[in-house]
Amino acid sequence: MHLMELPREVILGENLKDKVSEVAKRLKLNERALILYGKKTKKIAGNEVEKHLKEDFNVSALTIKAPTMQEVERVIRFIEDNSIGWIIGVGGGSIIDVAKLSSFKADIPFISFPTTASHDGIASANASIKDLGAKTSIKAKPPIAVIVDVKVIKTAPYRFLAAGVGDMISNLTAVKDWQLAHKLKGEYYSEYAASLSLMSAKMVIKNADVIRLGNEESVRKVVKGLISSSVAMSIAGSSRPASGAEHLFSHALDMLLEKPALHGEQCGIGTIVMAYLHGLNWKKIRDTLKRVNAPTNAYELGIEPEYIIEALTIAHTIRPDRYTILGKEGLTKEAAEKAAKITGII
Ligand SMILES: NC(=O)C1=CN([C@@H]2O[C@H](COP(=O)(O)OP(=O)(O)OC[C@H]3O[C@@H](n4cnc5c(N)ncnc54)[C@H](OP(=O)(O)O)[C@@H]3O)[C@@H](O)[C@H]2O)C=CC1
Ligand SMILES: O=C(CO)COP(=O)(O)O
Ligand SMILES: [Zn+2]
Repeated sequence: MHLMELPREVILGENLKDKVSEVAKRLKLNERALILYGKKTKKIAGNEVEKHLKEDFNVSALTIKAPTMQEVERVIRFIEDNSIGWIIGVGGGSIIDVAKLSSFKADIPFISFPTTASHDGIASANASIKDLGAKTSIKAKPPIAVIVDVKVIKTAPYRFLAAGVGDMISNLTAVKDWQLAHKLKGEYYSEYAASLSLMSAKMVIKNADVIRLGNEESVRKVVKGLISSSVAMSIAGSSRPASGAEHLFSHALDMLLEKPALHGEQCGIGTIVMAYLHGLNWKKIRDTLKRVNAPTNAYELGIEPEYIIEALTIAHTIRPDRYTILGKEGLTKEAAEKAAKITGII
């Protein structure tokens, strides 16, 4: 049996901070709500969403520090102690992932209210949580509703939108890795999920010049692509269609660095080098990232080249059960350096 769970409502529009009650009532969510936000996203949208929600619901709030199991457990305790009926996560990927996993574990619904278009976890069923030093995607449930306020997302620094492009262009190498694992290891493969995921990547390549403008149309294009990518993961039942070796590279950087760059920025650079290893047209990928002003090398990422090499050599150890172009042994230091230099990422 293969279970595909998807959001019941996806709402994309302008000025939606006062529309959450309407959605929650339509979905018959109970009276006790919990809002999760980060320190910044509280000010960006959280406070206002909370204020409007309080007109109709009994609302508690928690400020989340990081996407860790410790934070997930803190939220679950709060849910149990206060008989919370549903959660809304207002923030970037980190906040949404904490809302996703804690609501899943507590068996209550959650609404996703993204403040950035920087990642495809907006509507997905899996949560990436930092656990024991490495981040791994944990199976959860998709949001019952996704409310995307284009105005909120447009106020985020442009860098986040470019990161969203990086997270989607990743799908090119992620699908290649998936096909490899299917052929070599007999892993389950869904042609439908793979095609949907590739569609998002192709869409950003085609629309790079519109996206770079950073206007409302750009935001809408990126958000729709991210949602398709999320849905592809839900159909596959894992992050396989959107996370391959390029994501392992990004996860490795997150492990090595105190202050990593944005997830989507790191994944974009990972895609350039993994595309080279796969024999794909890596120059076209780099060109797309350049066109949207996303970083394409260590310098632009603000990361020392030595960490890039180290991340490339340890990436295969992050999630050994996910077979990729890096194989079981991974890259030697020499091979990593060669690939990084040829593709210009260092
Ligand atoms: N589950 C899934 O399928 C997926 C999960 N992910 C995960 O998502 C995370 C990355 O998400 P990402 O959004 O890039 O980063 P974060 O959620 O970590 O946010 C990065 C920073 O940006 C701030 N921020 C959020 N919104 C805005 C805004 N509108 N304007 C200014 N600053 C803002 C955050 O504030 P604050 O401090 O308030 O939070 C935070 O300080 C990673 O943990 C990654 O693993 C990525 C892809 C898919
Ligand atoms: O970031 C993701 C997809 O873009 C989720 O992938 P992971 O399963 O590698 O955390
Ligand atoms: Zn990602």
